[in-house]
Amino acid sequence: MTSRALQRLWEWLCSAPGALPLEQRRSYEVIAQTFVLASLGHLLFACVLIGLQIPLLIVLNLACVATNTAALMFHRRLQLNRAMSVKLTATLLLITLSVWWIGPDAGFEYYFFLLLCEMLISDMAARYKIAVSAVIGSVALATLLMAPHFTPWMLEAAAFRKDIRLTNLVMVFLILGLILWRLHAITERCEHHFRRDATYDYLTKVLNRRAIFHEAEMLWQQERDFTLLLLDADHFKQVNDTHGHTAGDEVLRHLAYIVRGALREDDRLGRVGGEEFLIVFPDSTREEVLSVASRIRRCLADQPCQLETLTLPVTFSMGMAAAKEVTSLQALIDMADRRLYRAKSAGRDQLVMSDLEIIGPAAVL
Ligand SMILES: Nc1nc2c(ncn2[C@@H]2O[C@H](COP(=O)(O)OP(=O)(O)OP(=O)(O)O)[C@@H](O)[C@H]2O)c(=O)[nH]1
Repeated sequence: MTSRALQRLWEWLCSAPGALPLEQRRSYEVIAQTFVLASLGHLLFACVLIGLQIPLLIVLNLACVATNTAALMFHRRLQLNRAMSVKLTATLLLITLSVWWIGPDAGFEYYFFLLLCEMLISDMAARYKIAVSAVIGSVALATLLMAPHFTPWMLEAAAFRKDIRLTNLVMVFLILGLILWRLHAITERCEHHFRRDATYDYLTKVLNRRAIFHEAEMLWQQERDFTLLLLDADHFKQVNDTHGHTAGDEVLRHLAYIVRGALREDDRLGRVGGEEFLIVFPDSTREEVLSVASRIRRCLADQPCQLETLTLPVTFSMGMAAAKEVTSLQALIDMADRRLYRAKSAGRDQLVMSDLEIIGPAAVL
């Protein structure tokens, strides 16, 4: 089989069903990978045991390949707890029987701890984790406490116990590596989600309030010459009241899309309130900001939000303020806000650039 075919088989076995929500897909795939890798591990171990001629453990390892395959099937049907329970039961049985069969000093006892680690980092509910930990702990404790008092079932195993211990150590090393790799993947995923949620607005995917104000703060601290443009959608409440909140959300997404498309590479856009957006323009002249504002108006007029058969034209009122006009960042934000309020009072769909200049729709266009 070529590496491409193997990769396709791996993807087919591990990829999440389409119906699964995006945020659960990665977790689903990591667990599916665990089942496939566990099957391969048992298969590998069965091959080693063929060499050592221990038929019972060969059969048990092949049985574990079968149970891991069954667990993967349950997992594909989204019966996640059942899948994990099947896998854990089979592995626990295998470890216990291996200790009884070969003897307590052949390295099988390490697998109890690996099983516990694997279960604890799984996506099982906390109450299942507590119950299963208690079962694994009890079985491990009973087996290890009784170990000095029993004679292994397979007495001739003494001859190759050293080989088995070595094989077990290599396997434990590999499995531990896999568990740590998985932990790393989970940590990275969480970190990525936290960073994304802390930076971006979930609805419009532009920067959130905290992140856009942070951008402005950075520029202020670097004493850069920058300008703020505060935009607020006009009569947005009517959109919600007439067409519903879902339509309102769609309009907000459309507004963000239009504004983002009108910006230059260095300009930063964030959503600071319900239907309010803030643009930070680093090192820009008034004319440049005016030209972006005109572009936004033109694009909004040319591409109103289209919802199935419905066209929803929305306009923005805008307030502009430049850093050089004030002595603090808070004063700058307040100034943009005051000018936005004036744009609203002046009839909406206006841009207020200074305390004297109001630029209406016709002039901006
Ligand atoms: N769909 C949707 N609506 C939101 C969201 N956040 C805030 N809103 C709504 O936005 C509307 C804002 O209404 P107002 O503050 O009265 O403003 P307006 O109707 O745009 O009127 P003016 O700003 O004065 O032109 C309210 O109905 C809020 O419920 C959101 O995330 N999604």
